[in-house]
Amino acid sequence: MLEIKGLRKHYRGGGGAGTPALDGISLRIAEGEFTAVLGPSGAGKSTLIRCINRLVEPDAGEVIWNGKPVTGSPPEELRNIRAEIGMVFQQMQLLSRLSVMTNVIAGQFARMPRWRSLLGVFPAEAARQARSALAEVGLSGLEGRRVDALSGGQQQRAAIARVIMQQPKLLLGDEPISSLDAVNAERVLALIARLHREKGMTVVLNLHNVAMAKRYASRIIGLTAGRITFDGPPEQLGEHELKRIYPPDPVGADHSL
Ligand SMILES: Nc1ncnc2c1ncn2[C@@H]1O[C@H](COP(=O)(O)OP(=O)(O)OP(=O)(O)O)[C@@H](O)[C@H]1O
Repeated sequence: MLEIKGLRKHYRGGGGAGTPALDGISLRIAEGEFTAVLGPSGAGKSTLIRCINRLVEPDAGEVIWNGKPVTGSPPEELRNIRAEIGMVFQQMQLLSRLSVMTNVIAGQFARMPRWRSLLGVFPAEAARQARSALAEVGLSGLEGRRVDALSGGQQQRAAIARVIMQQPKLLLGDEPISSLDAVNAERVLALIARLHREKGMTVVLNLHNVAMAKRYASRIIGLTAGRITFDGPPEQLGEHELKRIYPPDPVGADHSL
């Protein structure tokens, strides 16, 4: 169970001086749920996802993962909690100058003694698991390739292989498909859906594409200007609810219905 209580974040400096990015968010996400977070640009989706594992420090509120407080936990405890939480970003999540293999094995770093990750000494079992994870995402044969020589879609699949390697209980995704073409986006979401189904992973993803969110998620959360404006199953997300999540703006953004 992931519990979020009264989460608040107001970035100091920069642009949006007046409004907080998160304005008191409370949520309970059950184990095994597949949740998609939708909302207009600047609604606070990334901030929410990043506050869950404290890549962004919230100003107030609590995050509790399976009874363990994430907010306020000291570094060693936070490291143990983060070992259970996988993360896929839009881009730049891999070590681009290192091989695909090293990046995938890095999924286990949090569970390895620190000297192994520092020296790059990995048990043969880890290499076997990494090869198997790469096969699952269709990247067999590219183990030795540098990450920066992969296409965007391949990089995102390598990131999923790293998640498979990590075997997290919770997977957080910050727009993991928004830099991909339709075929690769579908492929990456299908891989995440399989991890959810087969390994019982709890999934929370920020998505821009409403249709895809409705297709894959069992629960949709709408976020607008730092507040929850919808929370329910995809079947309940109709035109009316979408208008509340995405209030009309002068630019007339297309939300890919
Ligand atoms: N590091 C930062 N410093 C200052 N303001 C920030 C910072 N990061 C985000 N913000 C502001 O906080 C608000 C929420 O941003 P956030 O990135 O969480 O929204 P988002 O819903 O993920 O947007 P998008 O869909 O465009 O990625 C925005 O007003 C944004 O400008």
